[in-house]
Amino acid sequence: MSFIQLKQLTKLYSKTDTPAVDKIDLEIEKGEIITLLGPSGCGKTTTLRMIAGFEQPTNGSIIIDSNEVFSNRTYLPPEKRGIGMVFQDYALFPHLTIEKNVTFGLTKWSNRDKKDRAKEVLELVGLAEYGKRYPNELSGGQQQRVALARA
Ligand SMILES: Nc1ncnc2c1ncn2[C@@H]1O[C@H](COP(=O)(O)OP(=O)(O)OP(=O)(O)O)[C@@H](O)[C@H]1O
Repeated sequence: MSFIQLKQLTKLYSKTDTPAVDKIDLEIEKGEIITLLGPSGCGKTTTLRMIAGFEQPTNGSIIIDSNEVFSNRTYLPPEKRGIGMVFQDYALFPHLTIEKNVTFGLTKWSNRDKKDRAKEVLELVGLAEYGKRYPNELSGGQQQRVALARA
């Protein structure tokens, strides 16, 4: 079975509008890298947000790693889906340092482990020296790399 499966996934933001996403069927294998391509406003972000759990589909179902995470009888919240997402506007917390931003989700980790992990992932994106800075002290591209490190 595919790692991610979308079945007839549909999103209407309002009943009168044309659907933002209209009965999408998609299967993605584990380790597969795919791109959603299409004109602005065609529903790419909406599809990703539904997979991550930030947007409630109107219809259809989503299966991740053999678990149904959304259907007309199931809803699993985002934090239980194991999906990382880099938002279009980076969505860093402006009041937290870069280090605290990347370790935000590691609620059960010790401070020592969080520091080590932050160092590791910031090195991966070439920002090892930036842990103590705040998001507004970084360029757009650097902020996007922080968002990647956090994901
Ligand atoms: N919160 C919302 N309320 C109402 N309509 C929305 C909302 N978010 C998106 N839409 C509409 O749904 C459609 C799909 O939007 P979506 O953001 O998924 O497009 P996209 O393919 O990611 O676009 P882009 O490439 O421009 O980022 C668009 O017509 C958009 O205006």
